[in-house]
Amino acid sequence: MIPVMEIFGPTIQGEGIVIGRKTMFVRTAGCDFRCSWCDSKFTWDGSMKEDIRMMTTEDIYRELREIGGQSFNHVTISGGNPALIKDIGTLVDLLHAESCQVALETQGSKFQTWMRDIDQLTISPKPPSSGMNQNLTILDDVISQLDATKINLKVVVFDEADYQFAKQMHHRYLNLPFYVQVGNPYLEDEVNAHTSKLLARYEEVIDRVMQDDDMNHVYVTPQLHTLLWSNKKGV
Ligand SMILES: C[S@@+](CC[C@H](N)C(=O)[O-])C[C@H]1O[C@@H](n2cnc3c(N)ncnc32)[C@H](O)[C@@H]1O
Ligand SMILES: Nc1nc2[nH]cc(C(=O)O)c2c(=O)[nH]1
Ligand code: SF4
Ligand SMILES: [Mg+2]
Repeated sequence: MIPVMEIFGPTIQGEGIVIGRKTMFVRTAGCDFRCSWCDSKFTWDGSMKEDIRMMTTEDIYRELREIGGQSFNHVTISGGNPALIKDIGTLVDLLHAESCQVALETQGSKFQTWMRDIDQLTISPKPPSSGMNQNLTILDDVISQLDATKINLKVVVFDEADYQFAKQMHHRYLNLPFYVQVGNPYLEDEVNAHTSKLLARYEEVIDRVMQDDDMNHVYVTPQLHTLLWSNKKGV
């Protein structure tokens, strides 16, 4: 059984290596971290606990088709931390059998064997501003068990200390595609209220990276969905 917080889409993947890709989302409940700026706190802070549903793989697939019809062939699993949940392996298998690609968002604190089957696996180690202290020994261990050609790193940057952390992560895992993602401090959900402020923050991060010869082989990206819809749920 899989604890599901929400299923939505199709929408665009707003982040990272497949930014812009048409995709459905399955968001699991529960996280082993408590990031200060988490844009999905409702998955772990109890505020929406009555929305959590224990679902089978078949239930989830049925609901994906009810909502998305035939209008998708890509599903992103996020959370919370989906890597806490053993049973996601059967969902990945069913989606593949139904000709869907599967992406996963996780922070690299936990390994599951089914993570090897994910088509685009994004690992997002947490920088100082999150208030978390990412265990790098565990992160090394998780990454060492995965196929480097199927994983990428994405570090959220709010400030200079985060930027230095991003640099450290890039150089620790130089063989992995590396994404610097601009942090969103505007966690209310009014659509369009924050676009220009977010773009200004994006430009600041771009400026930092452009001047830095230690950061030549990286991608700098905004959260596209946040530019469009702020922190609205279910998009
Ligand atoms: C909500 S998390 C869920 C998956 C997993 N727990 C993780 O953190 O990777 C999905 C992505 O959103 C990013 N994220 C969360 N809050 C954010 C914020 N306020 N601004 C920018 N990115 C954020 C996370 O760093 C992560 O890369
Ligand atoms: N459109 C859209 N793209 C996303 N990429 C990562 C998301 C996430 O919350 O993990 C997310 C999300 O919530 N919505
Ligand atoms: S690890 Fe991800 S889901 Fe968990 S608190 Fe941090 S950003 Fe939120
Ligand atoms: Mg999100």
